[in-house]
Amino acid sequence: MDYQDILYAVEDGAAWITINRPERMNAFRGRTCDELIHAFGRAGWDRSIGVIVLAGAGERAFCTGGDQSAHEGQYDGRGTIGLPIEELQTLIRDVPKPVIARVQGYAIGGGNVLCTLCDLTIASEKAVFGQVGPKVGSVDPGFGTALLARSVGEKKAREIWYLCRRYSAQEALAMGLVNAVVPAEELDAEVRRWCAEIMERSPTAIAIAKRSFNADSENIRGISSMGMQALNLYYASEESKEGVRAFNEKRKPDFRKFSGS
Ligand SMILES: CC(C)(COP(=O)(O)OP(=O)(O)OC[C@H]1O[C@@H](n2cnc3c(N)ncnc32)[C@H](O)[C@@H]1OP(=O)(O)O)[C@@H](O)C(=O)NCCC(=O)NCCSC(=O)c1cc(O)c2ccccc2c1O
Repeated sequence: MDYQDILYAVEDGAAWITINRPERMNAFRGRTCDELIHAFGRAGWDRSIGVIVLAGAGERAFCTGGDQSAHEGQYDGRGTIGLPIEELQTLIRDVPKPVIARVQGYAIGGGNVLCTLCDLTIASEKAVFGQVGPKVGSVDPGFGTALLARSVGEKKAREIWYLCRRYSAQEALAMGLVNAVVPAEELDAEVRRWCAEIMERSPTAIAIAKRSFNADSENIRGISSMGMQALNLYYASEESKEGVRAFNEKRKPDFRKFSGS
């Protein structure tokens, strides 16, 4: 597969998969998800690879989630909501090696979900975390909510989703969303140090540990696929479209005219 939206590089047994859409703050469209799925499949089953790094190109963003300019009801690709996002999310969990999120800027919306799904997250002190779903007419009804609660606790996860605030890297560290925070200029060196340490450990023991951690939250996969059907209906609603339009028109959404459920 020819990659247009991502970069793929191998360095000392680590596969670096980088979303390369800095002009869109590394937001993903259908094609981006397909390329990420291909790259994770490639790294995941290559026995010479011991660890995978997921990164975003440029300084401003790790990833800001679904590309809102490719979004009018459905997104522009495959799958229940026009993005093969379920496949990507489950693949990050299914690859039998640790995935490290390298976060230098915004990890917002679906970008935040990707961090939540990665085994480990290492952030620059300039990184910013948060959810935007209820601000832009969306929600991740699965790993982005339920798995987040396992990392940060129920109360904090609900706060993150209901209020859509932004959190600094230090706040994310304190709530258990990231493993380490380092100065921006030390981020790559720190990620490489973690990769080198992992490369010295038994790959089979790590694969079993990863699957064992996953087993306990595997029920979320079912919640996610059911939720995706509900989300498909929500995306077709005027309430959701108001959120998308407001973001693209750079104005505040007016959700109060919809009664909700
Ligand atoms: C990231 C921000 C907080 C940055 O705010 P700031 O004020 O610094 O900058 P701007 O807002 O002016 O943005 C600069 C520039 O980037 C464009 N941009 C940023 N993010 C996106 C995006 N996601 N899609 C398209 N374009 C984006 C922005 O339009 C500006 O462009 P200019 O040309 O005008 O310069 C802020 O931008 C922000 O809050 N972004 C979030 C956008 C968003 O709505 N994300 C999608 C949420 S929904 C989602 O991600 C999602 C993910 C999943 O994994 C799901 C899984 C399952 C179901 C559903 C899912 C889902 O909906």
